[in-house]
Amino acid sequence: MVAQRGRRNGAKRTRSEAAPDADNAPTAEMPAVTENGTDPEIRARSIPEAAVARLAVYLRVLSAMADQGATTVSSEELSTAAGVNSAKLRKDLSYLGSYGTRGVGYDVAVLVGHIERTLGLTRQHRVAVVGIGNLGHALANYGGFPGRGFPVEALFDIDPDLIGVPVGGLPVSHIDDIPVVCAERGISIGVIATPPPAAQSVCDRLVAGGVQCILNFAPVVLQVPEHVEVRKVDLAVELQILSFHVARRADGEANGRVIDEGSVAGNGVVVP
Ligand SMILES: NC(=O)c1ccc[n+]([C@@H]2O[C@H](COP(=O)([O-])OP(=O)(O)OC[C@H]3O[C@@H](n4cnc5c(N)ncnc54)[C@H](O)[C@@H]3O)[C@@H](O)[C@H]2O)c1
Repeated sequence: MVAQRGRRNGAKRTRSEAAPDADNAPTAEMPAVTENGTDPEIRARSIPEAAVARLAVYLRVLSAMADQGATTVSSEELSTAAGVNSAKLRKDLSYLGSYGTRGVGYDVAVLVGHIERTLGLTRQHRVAVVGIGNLGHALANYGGFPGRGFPVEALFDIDPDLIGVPVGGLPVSHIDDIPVVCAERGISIGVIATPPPAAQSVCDRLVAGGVQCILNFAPVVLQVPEHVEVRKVDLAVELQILSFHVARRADGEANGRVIDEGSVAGNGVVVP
């Protein structure tokens, strides 16, 4: 029986970084820490999880900019494209020890390299998807993962009608083969898209096959050994967060209307 464990920071260990680049030059706006003696691996491990998620967003935005031929980007451009404020962007990038130059901005290629190293994306992470139903089909057929370093290399299900059937060009294997196939193909990330009651046993098989990271779509809490990282994806939670923001905005607008009505009534009070 494996032990319950707490969620750790999702940041991956990084390779040692190269000597500071020109864009690391200190500025008043963007102070340098590349000379502060902090090991980049220690820095990466101390990055808050929310910042790790934003780094992934910056990487997607920067990659698109690079594809369009951009070589430098200002913090304002990057923060606008990523949908965060520029102070938060600079704080996030400070975790990398990567800083722009005032008046020039960030070197896109250098920044992409920094983020990729910090996120552990300098090598491919082979992915297995378990549960090839509605969600599993969509994931297996999605062509966007390999280009971002996550080739889908194995598919598993329990349904005899699915075994051997190619989905996204890859034949579905039986879950009994998870440990052997994952070990043989060097799978490091397992995506669980099974019904909830099956998720734990599927997870145990993935762990037995040497899988170190689990992305769990099933609405259950998984028990994993200490060395295994688990991320849970729950679209309902995201929708609830959106609902919260919509409700908060509606409250604000309602308050504003009351204030406006007061103004119309002639008291002239404007409350921020
Ligand atoms: N997190 C989210 O935002 C989100 C969104 C949609 C679905 N889900 C969850 O994802 C999971 C899959 O949803 P779906 O709509 O694709 O379901 P689905 O019923 O279409 O597919 C489930 C698949 O799992 C297979 N399966 C069943 N038992 C298995 C086992 N022991 N081992 C391996 N495969 C097994 C089934 O044969 C089927 O192919 C569910 O747990 C659902 O709640 C999560």
